[in-house]
Amino acid sequence: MKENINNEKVTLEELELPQDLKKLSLAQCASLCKEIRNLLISTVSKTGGHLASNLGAVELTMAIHRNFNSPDDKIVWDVGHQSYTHKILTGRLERFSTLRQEGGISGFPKPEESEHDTFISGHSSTSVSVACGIAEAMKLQGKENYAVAVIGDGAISGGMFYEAMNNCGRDRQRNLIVILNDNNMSISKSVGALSKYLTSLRNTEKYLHTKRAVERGLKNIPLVGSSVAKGIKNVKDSVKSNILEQSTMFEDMGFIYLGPVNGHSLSELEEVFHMAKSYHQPVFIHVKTVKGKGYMPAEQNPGEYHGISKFDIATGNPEVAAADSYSTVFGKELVRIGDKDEKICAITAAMKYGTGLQFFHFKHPERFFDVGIAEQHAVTFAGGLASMGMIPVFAVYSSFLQRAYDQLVHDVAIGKLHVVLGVDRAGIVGEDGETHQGLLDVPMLTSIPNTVIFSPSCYSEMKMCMKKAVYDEKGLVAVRYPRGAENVDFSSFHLTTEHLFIRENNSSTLMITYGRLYNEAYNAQRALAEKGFPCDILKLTRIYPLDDDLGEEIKTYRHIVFFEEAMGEGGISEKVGDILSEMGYCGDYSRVTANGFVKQATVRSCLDKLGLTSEKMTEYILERCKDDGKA
Ligand SMILES: Cc1ncc(C[n+]2csc(CCOP(=O)(O)OP(=O)(O)O)c2C)c(N)n1
Ligand SMILES: CC(=O)[C@@H](O)[C@H](O)COP(=O)(O)O
Ligand SMILES: [Mg+2]
Repeated sequence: MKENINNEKVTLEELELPQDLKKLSLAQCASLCKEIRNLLISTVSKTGGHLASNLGAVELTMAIHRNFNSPDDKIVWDVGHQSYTHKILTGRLERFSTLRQEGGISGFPKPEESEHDTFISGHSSTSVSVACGIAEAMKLQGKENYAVAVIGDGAISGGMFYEAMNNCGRDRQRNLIVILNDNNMSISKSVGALSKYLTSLRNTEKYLHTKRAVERGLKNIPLVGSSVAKGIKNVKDSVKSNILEQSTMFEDMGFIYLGPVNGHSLSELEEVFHMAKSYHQPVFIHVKTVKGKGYMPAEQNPGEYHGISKFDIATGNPEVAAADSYSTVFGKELVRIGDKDEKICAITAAMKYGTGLQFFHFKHPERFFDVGIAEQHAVTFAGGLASMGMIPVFAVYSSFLQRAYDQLVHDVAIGKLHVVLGVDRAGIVGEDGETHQGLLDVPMLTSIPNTVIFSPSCYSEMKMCMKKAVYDEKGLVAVRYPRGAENVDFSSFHLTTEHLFIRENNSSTLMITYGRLYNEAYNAQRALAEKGFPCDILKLTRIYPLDDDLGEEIKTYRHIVFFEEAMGEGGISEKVGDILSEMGYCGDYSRVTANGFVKQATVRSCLDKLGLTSEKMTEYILERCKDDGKA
């Protein structure tokens, strides 16, 4: 596109992006922002996704791409859930309708998808560390480009942010810019002292402008005449201490602080970026935005539209009405237990609604703790509560628990403290892709001595497991359950908190499984029976540690197949394999598990690719057993 100095309306389709953005007027950019918002709303209404965060970051993203030169300047999106406009503006307009679909573009930054996606993200609070590393590398490589981290007010509750700020706010000339996208919201309302601090900063209107005006003004006042001079000096000193020397915590950490600026004003953003680039020092820009901006239902209820399934644009209603899920059943059951026991405390790391703990918050606010995006702290905090005789229950997504491995070991397990984990989103989660699949909690937890893990296969069983975890077990105890609702055939209900055989007549083949895969295995058993292959099932519920006599019970089977919705290395199937080989088992033992990172797709499709649906289980058993013609 040629330099466009008039104000002709332009559309995204006719531009070469991102480079053409720099040739446009602010009015043209504002009209593109409108087009982008419509595209975000219409696309997410069909695909589901992170709507509210993206609607709030449209102008900010536009201004970033007008003022920095991606991909030479490196833009690092924290969490990455707000990077949709960035994707649209960096060559993915045509594919945007494939957002979060199998084979389509990811809902998070993916360097394999575009050179403009600097770094993988999905988990919070990593961006400043990444940008800091990039800025150092640029310096070592003699490059003059900028490293820009874009981080939300929720994400700065995570400890890594402070570790990074501490490390990179040193007095060194570096092209590092941190942009705080402050919408006063995490998924739900931002919590904690920091959020209060940001509110006070946000309300310091025109901090940037006042500071600049005062600086200019003070320079221009001459100090002449003794008494006048003294008076002016006093005024200067007090102005200085009130405005110039009143510093923010970000300045105290070695950054130049600019802001707060209106994140929906392209002109204010341009001005502040221009200024930030001129310093060649670590700069912290405070940008105020409105989560959900431009779509009334999302503005009014940004928490609901943080991550939303398909919805009707006119009404804002999600396609599927919210029914119970493992999370809500967990949350309600915890209330029931907590009603009778004042020792029960519920903890979340900024996922109150996601984990179903809103019910506990409502009923027992004094024993409910939202610690912010701070999984490490949450675990050690739980350790502290447990050391005083309380019974802490930390409900956390499997993939986010990865953050807190050392805390589980050092602050809970070694001291034999009784901490209960509700490991939500265990197993495949689907469209969020690799960063969010819950495939590592089992290997992680089995590596910690004395840990107990339950994996229920339906709501009723989960309630039984929770009671066991809270009252019958000691030390670190986890109850893991998947995203979404139970999916059980009525006939497949076989409740247990231990392990259970579901036997056919004369079977020499055994399927072992746990969790929601039990339902798949049960359907596979029925399908196999119809084909004349009897096959037994061993369903584990207390999946770890394994019962001592388990090897004895299963070693008579000729074929044993373990279907596991977790990484195989370190998983329960590996442990069972170890037991069998120690016993000198001579039959055929095989494992069907996840053995690498699993890309975005529907849960069903991911499970199918892993060979973990009833159809794939049936095929596998038939194939494996064709040597003797019968299972
Ligand atoms: C380690 C980790 N814990 C929890 C989450 C879930 N999560 C995703 S976005 C989000 C809120 C982020 O808030 P903020 O950074 O302010 O971004 P906003 O959505 O408001 O733009 C949370 C808690 C995560 N991605 N990573
Ligand atoms: C961006 C992020 O990390 C979370 O918002 C995640 O997408 C949660 O998804 P669900 O709560 O829908 O499983
Ligand atoms: Mg926020």
